[in-house]
Amino acid sequence: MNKWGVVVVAAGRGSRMGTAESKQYLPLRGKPILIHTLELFQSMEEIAEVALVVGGDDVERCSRLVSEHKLDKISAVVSGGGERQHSVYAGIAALSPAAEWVMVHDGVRPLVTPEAVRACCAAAERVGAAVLAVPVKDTIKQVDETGLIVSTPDRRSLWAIQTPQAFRRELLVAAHERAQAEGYLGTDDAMVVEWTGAAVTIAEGDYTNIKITTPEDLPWAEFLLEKRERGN
Ligand SMILES: Nc1ccn([C@@H]2O[C@H](COP(=O)(O)OP(=O)(O)OP(=O)(O)O)[C@@H](O)[C@H]2O)c(=O)n1
Ligand SMILES: C[C@](O)(CO)[C@H](O)COP(=O)(O)O
Repeated sequence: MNKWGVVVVAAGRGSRMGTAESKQYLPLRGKPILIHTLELFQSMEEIAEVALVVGGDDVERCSRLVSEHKLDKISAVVSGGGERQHSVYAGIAALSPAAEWVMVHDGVRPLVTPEAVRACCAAAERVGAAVLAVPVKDTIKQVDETGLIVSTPDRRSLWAIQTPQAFRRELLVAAHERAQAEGYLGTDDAMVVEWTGAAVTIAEGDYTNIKITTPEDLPWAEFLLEKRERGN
């Protein structure tokens, strides 16, 4: 496997969490959520460097957190933009030119495993672009603005998409640059790359790689982390 650069995006406000403190700094098992996420990449031999993207007002305190937690793979702490996509772009630009393969990961997905990260990278090295994903468990309906069901897509073709999302750097940069020039906004990086017509594959991940989004995610994440710390 190649050596990888990682962009961890953590510049969101966490409005759906509804806390005064942005959700990435809330504690889980005594440590900020974001630190759990960063420690995972710090521990992996395949990861050469990490660019951390945070809110403009948080650059200083995050730089301090990085030193306190001895996260020496973090090569840059930069401020993000108004949309996740802008934050990702700032992070890619902060990675050293040596990083030919890059992953983008949400700072608020602290439960991803090294095995899942490796599976995603291996798939990207085959195809050029890959994302972690899990098959959806519910039946999904498309509903119109009046609440009427329009269609029920075949569940066998539906996957819930996670991060990391892994790419050959030049492919991701070209897609982001074109999206920026044409005003296209996607909700994930795969969407930006798909929009250019390039192929993106999936690597099957784990249901436990949750994105901490709303208050009910916190006890679930706490439980999963505790279970891991106990070794099961
Ligand atoms: N302008 C933004 C928006 C989001 N993110 C990051 O992208 C990840 C996934 O986004 P989400 O869970 O939607 O986070 P928020 O935007 O913070 O949440 P909300 O939509 O509830 O405000 C998070 O790690 C978040 O910090 C970012 O770096 N820059
Ligand atoms: C990138 C992502 O986490 C994949 O599931 C997701 O699309 C982020 O979306 P959000 O709108 O920022 O929650």
